[in-house]
Amino acid sequence: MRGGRNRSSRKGPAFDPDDDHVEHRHLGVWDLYIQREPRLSRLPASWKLEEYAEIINDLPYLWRTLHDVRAICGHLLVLYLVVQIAISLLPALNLWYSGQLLKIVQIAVDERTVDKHLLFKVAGGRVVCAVAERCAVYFQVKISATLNGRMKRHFSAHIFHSMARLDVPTFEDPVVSQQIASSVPTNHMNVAWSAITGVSHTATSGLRLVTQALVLLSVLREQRDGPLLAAISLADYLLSKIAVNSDLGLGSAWAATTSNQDYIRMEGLKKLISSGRHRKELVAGGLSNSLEAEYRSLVDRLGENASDFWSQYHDDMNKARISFLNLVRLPFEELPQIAFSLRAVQYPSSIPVSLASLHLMQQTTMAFTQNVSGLMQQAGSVADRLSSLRKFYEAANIKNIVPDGTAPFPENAQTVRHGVSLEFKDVSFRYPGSEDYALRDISFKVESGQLCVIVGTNGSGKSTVLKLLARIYDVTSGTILIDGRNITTLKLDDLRRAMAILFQDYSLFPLSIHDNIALGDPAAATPEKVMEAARLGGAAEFIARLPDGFDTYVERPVRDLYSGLPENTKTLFGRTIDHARLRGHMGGGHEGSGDLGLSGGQLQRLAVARTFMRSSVSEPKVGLLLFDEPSASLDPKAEQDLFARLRELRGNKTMVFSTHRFGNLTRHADLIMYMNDALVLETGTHEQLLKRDGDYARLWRMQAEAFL
Ligand SMILES: Nc1ncnc2c1ncn2[C@@H]1O[C@H](COP(=O)(O)OP(=O)(O)OP(=O)(O)O)[C@@H](O)[C@H]1O
Repeated sequence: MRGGRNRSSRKGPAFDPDDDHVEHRHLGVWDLYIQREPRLSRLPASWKLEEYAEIINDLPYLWRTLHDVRAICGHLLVLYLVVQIAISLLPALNLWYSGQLLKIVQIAVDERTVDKHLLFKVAGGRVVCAVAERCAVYFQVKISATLNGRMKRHFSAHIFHSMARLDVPTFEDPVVSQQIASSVPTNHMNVAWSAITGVSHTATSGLRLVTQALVLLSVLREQRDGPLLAAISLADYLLSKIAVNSDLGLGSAWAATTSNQDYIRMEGLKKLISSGRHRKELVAGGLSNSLEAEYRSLVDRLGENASDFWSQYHDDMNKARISFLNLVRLPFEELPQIAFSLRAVQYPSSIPVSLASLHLMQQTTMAFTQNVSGLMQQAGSVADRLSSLRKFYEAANIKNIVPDGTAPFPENAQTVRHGVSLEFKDVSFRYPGSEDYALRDISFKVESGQLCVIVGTNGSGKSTVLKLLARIYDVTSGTILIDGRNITTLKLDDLRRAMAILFQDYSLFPLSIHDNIALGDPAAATPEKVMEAARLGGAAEFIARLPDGFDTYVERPVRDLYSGLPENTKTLFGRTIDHARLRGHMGGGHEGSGDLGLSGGQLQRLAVARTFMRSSVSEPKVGLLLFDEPSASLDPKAEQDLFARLRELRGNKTMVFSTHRFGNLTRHADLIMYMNDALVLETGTHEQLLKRDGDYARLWRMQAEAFL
């Protein structure tokens, strides 16, 4: 989040722009919605009770963190806290010395004598204080960097674990995403360290304030105009707090949107011309002139309103900042000087003391009030930091939406290589958050070792059938049986070990080609097996042509950083400079690897190789092969080769195949399912379906005719 501190999300009802507590403001083309808390809770000294309660609830997590940290670097933490306490006590000591100094001046004025011994002691004490403070801050920064680094390393493994174990629907759940987002490190600080420093700073700020207040009181009591000057300074502080228009800030929850079609269109045009992804169409379509004309007319139409949210917001803030109270407040700043002048007229002999006293009062009350407001701010952020800490620990216990089963699978490890049987009984399914059914009352059975091919129109539900078989999602109603047993009762690890799946929307990992293939079956991966899988996937040839071969990264996970490079710098560190990225465009997708320049078909061969690594190279464990359009990006020859290899390597395993293309595999299928709009409309073998002369036969003829 930009602008303001990074507040973690609060508990409570969902953010609703139409709620009474949500203020709606127009900022140029933007609509800004800000959750407003009751006025009382916005005063600096007041705090919401629920925030206290939240802190108390979250404290056990702080205790747990301290326990964890003790094991990694407990002695450093103790040292850090000792230094922190020392730093918080030093201002009071300094103040005490200042009071002593004032006393010496007073005695000097009244009695015309100076206690030299005391003067040297006090001056020395102040110097020692100042040096000690510098040294303590220096040590604190050093210790803090080491502690933060060690904790970051330790806790990053915790975050990795929390995220790695989540299933698809859980990971896609917005609440979970938010929880994960608030438990990962921000601003170079891990949540654990951020919580510890938040709490320790608040506690020591409190300590500093109390000690400072005690010393201040004793010093003030002895000064003639001390209480008056302190009161004036405090009043100035309070007025400054009230004068700050607290309605300007964004508060803890806010949202902004724009529905201005001109603005949205203008931003679209800007993205279009700055991204490399659209350059082909832009050039081939000769669009530059018409786009420019359109852009200019939009800019003219929008006028001053055509700015991004943050520019608009900051402009508005600056305009609104000059409030009436702020102007009224100005004379208050001069009041101490006025009080001093009046006193000087009244008692001319007291000028030196009054001058010193004025200086001390102003300085100390200012420091004191700054500390008060600092403490308020820190205390406010403690609740946030502790709540992030709670989420950090709770993330490891987020319950997966797809529950694990308990029954081992398969019962007999030897039988699985001869395939498994599968059956859908009245299965209906809706994706999480979707109203529409992706599958409606589907029933079919595939016997052990059979080849089932699912064909059908776009969006008919083919991929969904495969995803349900892998229990990426669970059915909304109905039952899926694997070898006659309810799929939900089987241990998920066992079930997934017994299958190899290639998704249509497969993804390659931002790792080396070797790792991408090896992860098909990490436990069995040897360089020879990875090579064999690459050969079966049809990827071996192009990998051999890459300068780094199997060590080539499909996508470099670590980006090079650069800025201000001379214009003719085209490559750096052996890589092409990605100027598009500098403009904020991140390439991606499967059209081709930005880093590598691999084609969609080559990337698909890598994905197929990974599936072969699991299904054929280390084959004894796998009995069910699920392929979702593995040949979509392959040329006809490569497709034919792939199908031939698939048939050959399948052996006796059960295979379910989803495709748009008829012929190559459907002819060999034991069961073809023709799907349309979430329903299975026809089932049978190729011959049976042709004889039936329904949609399957019509589409098959249509594809066949195209080749005649
Ligand atoms: N993650 C998802 N969330 C919500 N709806 C989804 C999701 N994935 C798919 N759908 C919807 O479910 C329906 C079935 O999708 P599915 O991917 O199974 O179709 P398909 O037959 O494989 O399509 P295609 O031939 O285009 O690959 C579609 O209407 C699709 O929009």
